[in-house]
Amino acid sequence: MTGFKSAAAFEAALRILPGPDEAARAAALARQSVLTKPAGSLGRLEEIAVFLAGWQARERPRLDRSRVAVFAGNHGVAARGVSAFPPAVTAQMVRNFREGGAAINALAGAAGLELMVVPLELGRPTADFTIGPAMSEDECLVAVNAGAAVVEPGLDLLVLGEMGIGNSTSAAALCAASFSGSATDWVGPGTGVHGIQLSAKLAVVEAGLALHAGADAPLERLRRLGGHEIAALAGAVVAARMARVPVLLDGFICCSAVAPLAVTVPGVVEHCLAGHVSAEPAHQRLLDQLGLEPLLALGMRLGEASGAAVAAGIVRAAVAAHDQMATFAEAGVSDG
Ligand SMILES: Cc1cc2ncn([C@H]3O[C@H](COP(=O)(O)O)[C@@H](O)[C@H]3O)c2cc1C
Ligand SMILES: O=C(O)c1cccnc1
Repeated sequence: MTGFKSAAAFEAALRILPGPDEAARAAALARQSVLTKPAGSLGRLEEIAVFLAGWQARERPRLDRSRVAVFAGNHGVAARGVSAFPPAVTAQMVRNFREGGAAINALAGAAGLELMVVPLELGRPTADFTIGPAMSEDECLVAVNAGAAVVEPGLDLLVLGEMGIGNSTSAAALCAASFSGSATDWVGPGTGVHGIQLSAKLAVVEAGLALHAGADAPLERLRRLGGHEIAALAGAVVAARMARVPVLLDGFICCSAVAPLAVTVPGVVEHCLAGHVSAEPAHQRLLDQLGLEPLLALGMRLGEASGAAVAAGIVRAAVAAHDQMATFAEAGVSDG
């Protein structure tokens, strides 16, 4: 996608989001009702097939052109000791993604998905959001457009993920600012912080909330409390919607990118599936706010699109059943 010319263009897009193709949805629903099984017996697999049919605008959805995009960025607040790992790990993991050694390489491979890694300004972390906005308006728009750029019209599914040491702090701040609740409701261990470090993380989120209170426009909130990779995720979700590309979201940090948008436009995630609920305690709360039901609950808490990539296997199963099953008439099975 060419992207958004300005913050105003992004916010204007949020007001005119397209819906699914209702005729394709209806045709898929009708097909489900004549496949050789009791009505509804494939449970959510049926819903997933109908969901994809609507967004892909075809009665029989497919997953031939599916892509995982992992955005990476660094965070100024990492210097405050909010992560169990140093910021250098972000770039080190990007190298690992490129060399094929990360969890997402194995899981994307297992799910038959192409992996795209998009590092954003790794040498230039965001500013510490306890002192000022994380990004300038330009930086934020560049990041949003880097996200939009992974969306090609005709993609069958876009699987999203992130890498960025310190970004679970940004994610908690975005959620607390966007929805009700205090920092304690949204801050969790991330890579595994506890004790004094967890208290520092809480204090950082509280300071960010106090400093940026009142900035409630979606992009402005992303700019002040988010990060390059988080803004890119938001750009990818909105660009995918405009191109009617269905999206599979990953864990807490990935989903936090849409929190500021969902406050203004609750239906912004209608083209999204939640791949899983992660072990980060606030993820379930966030999914509740977004009105998304996760496909899996495997106790994963990694990020990198790893949970979403596993869930892509479920989506593939839904598509296979919908496409390959015989109808009652074709198979000569009595339909009751
Ligand atoms: C080796 C390694 C690989 C990762 N892959 C994803 N994350 C995850 O951990 C980070 C968020 O946690 P926090 O806010 O505590 O830093 C993000 O990069 C997220 O993607 C990783 C973290 C590490 C250390
Ligand atoms: O929910 C996630 O995706 C997550 C949780 C902890 C650390 N990194 C990612």
